[in-house]
This record gives sequence, structure tokens and C-alpha cells, in this order.
Amino acid sequence: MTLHFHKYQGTANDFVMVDDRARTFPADDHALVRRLCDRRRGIGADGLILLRILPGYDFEMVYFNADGHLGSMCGNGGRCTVAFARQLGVITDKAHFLAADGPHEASVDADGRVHLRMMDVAGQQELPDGIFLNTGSPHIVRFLAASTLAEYDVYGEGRAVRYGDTFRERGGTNVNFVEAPQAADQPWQVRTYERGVEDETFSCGTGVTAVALAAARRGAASPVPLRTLGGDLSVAFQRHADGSFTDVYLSGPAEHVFAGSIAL
Ligand SMILES: N[C@H](CCC[C@H](N)C(=O)O)C(=O)O
Repeated sequence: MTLHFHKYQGTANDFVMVDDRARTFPADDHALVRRLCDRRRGIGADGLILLRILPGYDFEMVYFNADGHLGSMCGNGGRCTVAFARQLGVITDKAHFLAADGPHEASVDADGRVHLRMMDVAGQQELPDGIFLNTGSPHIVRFLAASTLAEYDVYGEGRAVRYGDTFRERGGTNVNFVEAPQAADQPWQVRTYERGVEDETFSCGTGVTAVALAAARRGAASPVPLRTLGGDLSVAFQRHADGSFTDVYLSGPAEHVFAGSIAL
């Protein structure tokens, strides 16, 4: 069998995208997904996404981490899936789709930027490891001192939290390290260790969403500008007196890189 695929990236978080409307992709084959995402033996990506038909929605997004296992929500992948659905003609410039954490709405603007509504977030917890939030995927947010992020050991410290006592029982977490802006119009800088990729990635959409909501508690106003290694994102939200957030929108680019085929 030959698999036709597309490669997408959103702020350099990259995905193998498969049109699985015919439901032929062997989704239970974790080793295959892992191989397709392998940067030396396969196509190379942080994750693989299937676009499927689902009654009541424009499409369903099925996201696998690079380790071959089904993941939770992926914010950058969600934006890329919306762009892919538009390329396929499944949608025009608005989408209503289902992902692992529930329904999502999205729109594509004239510049091709995708605005993706993320799930409502009930609150955030102060843990010894940092602030914990679930934005569709679990995230720890740790604020660092000024001018320390560039040299920070994201891999080593991220792994220590991800495999530490607190999260071993909970299935792990993603870990975000943040430097606050020095001036009001500057972005919050973020580097993320990603569960399921088990490495630092260039950007994480649910991660910057978690950072923006944690930053809101430190006085950041919506929309919050964020800078990752792979580019800039923005997160808008409504904050409520009980500490919850609704109308959370992740905005940023989603770009088609190339299409190809590979023998399975
Ligand atoms: N890169 C993704 C996050 C995937 C989450 C995944 N690593 C997990 O929690 O298993 C994003 O843009 O939101």
C-alpha cells in the first residue's frame, strides 16, 4: 500500500497530515506511525494527524504523538488540520470539528492565519513543579528569572518533571519554561518539553495557551503575545472571577510544506 501524505507546520511544530476520509489508514499500528514520524527512517514530524469524516462536524482530527500513540489535544496541529481541511475543500474559511478533548471552532483569516477556539479551562493548580493547567493537554508552566531561558536545560529539566513522582501516576505532562517580557509590548518567551515527542519541540500550541492563562494571573491582558523557537503566537481569552477562562483562542500560522507518498 502507498500512503499519500501532506506535511504541515505551525510555528515549526510539524505534522504528517493524512486524508483518511476513506478510513484506510492502519491507526492501530503504533510502530508505523512512529516510523513515519522518525526524522531519519521516515518522513519526520512531531506528530501525525488523520482527517476523518464525522457526522455532525466538518471533520474529526485524530492526533498521534511522534511516539506512535494517540495523543490528547494538539493546538498547532489543530490549526494545521483546519488549513488542510481548507486545502481539501472540506471547509471554506470556518470549521467546526471534533478533537480528543471535544468540539472546536476555527476560522482562517485573509492572511491564512488560523484562529482556533480551545476548550474552556476551569482553573490552575500551584504544584511544587510549577503551575499546572489542562488546556486539552496537561501542562506545567514554570516562570524563570530574566535572561535565563536561552541557556536553560529544557530537555533535562523537562524530563525531570515529566518523569518525576507527581506525574508518573498521572500519565506525564508537557513542561513549559517561560520568561516574562521586559516591556509591555514584548512577547512572553516560551520553550517546551513535549510528552510523546520526549524532547523539546520548536513550539507547542496547548503549551503557549497554558502559559498565556498562567500569565493572566500575573497581570497579562488578553490577547497575550507569545514567542516560541519556531515563531509567534497569540492567545485571547475571557477571564472570570472564579479563576476560570472561556472563549480561549489560539491564533497563528499554519503552512503546507510539501506533499508526498511513501510505501507502507
Ligand atoms: N504540540 C502540541 C501538543 C501536543 C500534546 C502532546 N505532546 C501530549 O500532551 O501528549 C500542541 O501544539 O499543542
